[in-house]
Amino acid sequence: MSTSTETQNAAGTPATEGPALLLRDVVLEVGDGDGRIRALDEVSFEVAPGEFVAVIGPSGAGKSSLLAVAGALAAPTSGDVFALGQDLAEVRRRGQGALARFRRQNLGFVFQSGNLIPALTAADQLRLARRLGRRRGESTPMDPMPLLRAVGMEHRASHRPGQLSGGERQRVGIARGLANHPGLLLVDEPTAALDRQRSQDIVALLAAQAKERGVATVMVTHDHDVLHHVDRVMEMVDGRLGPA
Ligand SMILES: Nc1ncnc2c1ncn2[C@@H]1O[C@H](COP(=O)(O)OP(=O)(O)OP(=O)(O)O)[C@@H](O)[C@H]1O
Repeated sequence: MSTSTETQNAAGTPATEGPALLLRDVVLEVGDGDGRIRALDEVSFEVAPGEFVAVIGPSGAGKSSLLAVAGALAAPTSGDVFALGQDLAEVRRRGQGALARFRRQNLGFVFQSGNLIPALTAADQLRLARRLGRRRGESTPMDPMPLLRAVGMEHRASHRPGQLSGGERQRVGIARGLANHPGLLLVDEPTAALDRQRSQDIVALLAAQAKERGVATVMVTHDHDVLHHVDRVMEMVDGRLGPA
C-alpha cells in the first residue's frame, strides 16, 4: 500500500511530495547471542528528491547496514523505513517477490567496482537491468544509448567489462543503476578502485545525475576529497548517524 500523497508518473515510478527516503528510529541488530550488536542505533534520516548526501564514518560504523536497510535488502529490527513514500515493512509483508520487484523497479544500486556481468556488453548491462525492472504492460525494448551518452560511455557500448578501465566500468555501473529511472540511488564506495581524477569525475557525474533526474542519492564513501560535490555530509559512528 502507498501513502496518501503518492501518485504515479508516466513511468509508473512512485512520486511523493515527501522525502525520497525516510528512516525513523531505525535499529538494526546483527549477530547472535553475546556477539549481538547494534549496527544501526536509533537512526533517523531524510533525503529529499534530487538531494545528494554522502555518508562517511570509520570502518564498521554501520554505513553498509544503512544502505542495506534503505535499499530493502535488510529488515530493521525496529523503526520505520519509507522509500519513495512506500513503507518497506508493508511491501515486505506482501512477500519477497513484491519486495524484489519494488527494489528493481524503484531503486538503483551502484557498487564499489561496477559489479558488472563479465559476459555482457555495456549496452546489454543496461538492457538487462531495464528488463528486470520493467513494469507490467511495458514491452518496448530499451535504447541504452541516451544513458550511455549521459555517462560519457556511448563509444564503449559494445565493450565488455574486461575491455573497460576501472573508471569506465564505474560509469557503466552508474548508467545501469539509473536504467529504471529510480527515485532513489544507493551508492557504495564508488571511488574505491579509482585514482584521484577519476574519483572526482565519477562523483561529479553522480551529482549531475541527481540534479538532472531528480534522483535522491545516498553515497557511502571513505573519500573525503569528493565531498564538495554533495549537498550534505552525514557521519556514522558506532551505528549512530548525525551531521558531519
Ligand atoms: N551479518 C552480520 N553478523 C554480525 N555482525 C555484522 C553483520 N553485518 C554487519 N555486522 C557488524 O555490524 C557493524 C556495522 O557493519 P557495516 O558493514 O554496516 O559497517 P561499515 O561502516 O559499512 O564498515 P566498512 O566501512 O568497513 O564497510 C560492524 O561491526 C560489523 O562487524
